[in-house]
Amino acid sequence: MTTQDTLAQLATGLLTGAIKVIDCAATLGPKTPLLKLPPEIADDTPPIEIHKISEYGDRGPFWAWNWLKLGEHSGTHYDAPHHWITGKDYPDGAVDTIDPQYFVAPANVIDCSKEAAADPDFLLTKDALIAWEQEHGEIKAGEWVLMRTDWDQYNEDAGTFLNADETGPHTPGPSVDCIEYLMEKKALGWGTQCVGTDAGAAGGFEPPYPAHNLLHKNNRYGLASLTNLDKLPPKGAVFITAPLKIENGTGSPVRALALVAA
Ligand SMILES: O=C(O)C(=O)c1ccccc1S
Ligand SMILES: [Mn+2]
Repeated sequence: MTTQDTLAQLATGLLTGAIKVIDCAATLGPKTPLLKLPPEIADDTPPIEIHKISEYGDRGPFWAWNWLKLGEHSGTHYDAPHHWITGKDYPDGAVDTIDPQYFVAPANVIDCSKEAAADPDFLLTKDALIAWEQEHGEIKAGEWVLMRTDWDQYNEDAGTFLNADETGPHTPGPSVDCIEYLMEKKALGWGTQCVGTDAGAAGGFEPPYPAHNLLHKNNRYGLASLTNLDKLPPKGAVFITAPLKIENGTGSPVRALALVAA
């Protein structure tokens, strides 16, 4: 079978429904939960605003359109290497310079939904990844690794989604050795269903925010606030994540999509 035949089979599968497209992005709007950092060290992304220019009225009789006030790291979004100091010098480290070949890739989905339900500070470790590989197959170079926690169930309530108390945010994520292992495996990147790619407590890890630090140090990518990972198989989904081509952008909201066998 030629590569052209493979593409034709993909097209047929999409048209017949034999290949389903799963929406893995949350709706983006003023209610979208956004990261809250300690005010003593950082400014935050301002809330999303959607402003109507016209809606078939006197300021635009036949058309409707809006303008947006929108941070790069809002909602379901893509983290580029330029987002972190460890990735600041890559010439292909901004969303407008990343090779688009990387915007479509296979995905490994690690189901941590039960562990996250039991412990909001749950961390996925290297040992757990190795155990997963023994059951589902090796994580290969160029593939996404996505942590399923079903945290998207809290998307409608920022308080629950961010889950912070006087000790800080409590949301699941990767351990340091988890990301170190993925970089050894030359994974394409790491994705989560929480507000960021790191665990809520990651500011106190060494290095701080290890997912950001190590992914972007290796010129690799992050995805945050993904939805519907419960609809994806452990292996076999093809993930489509093309960020907006923002000039020298550090990230972008992204309509993440997964192609899966029906
Ligand atoms: O990239 C993000 O959206 C994110 O999660 C983040 C951004 C800036 C500082 C810390 C973090 S943890
Ligand atoms: Mn981000």
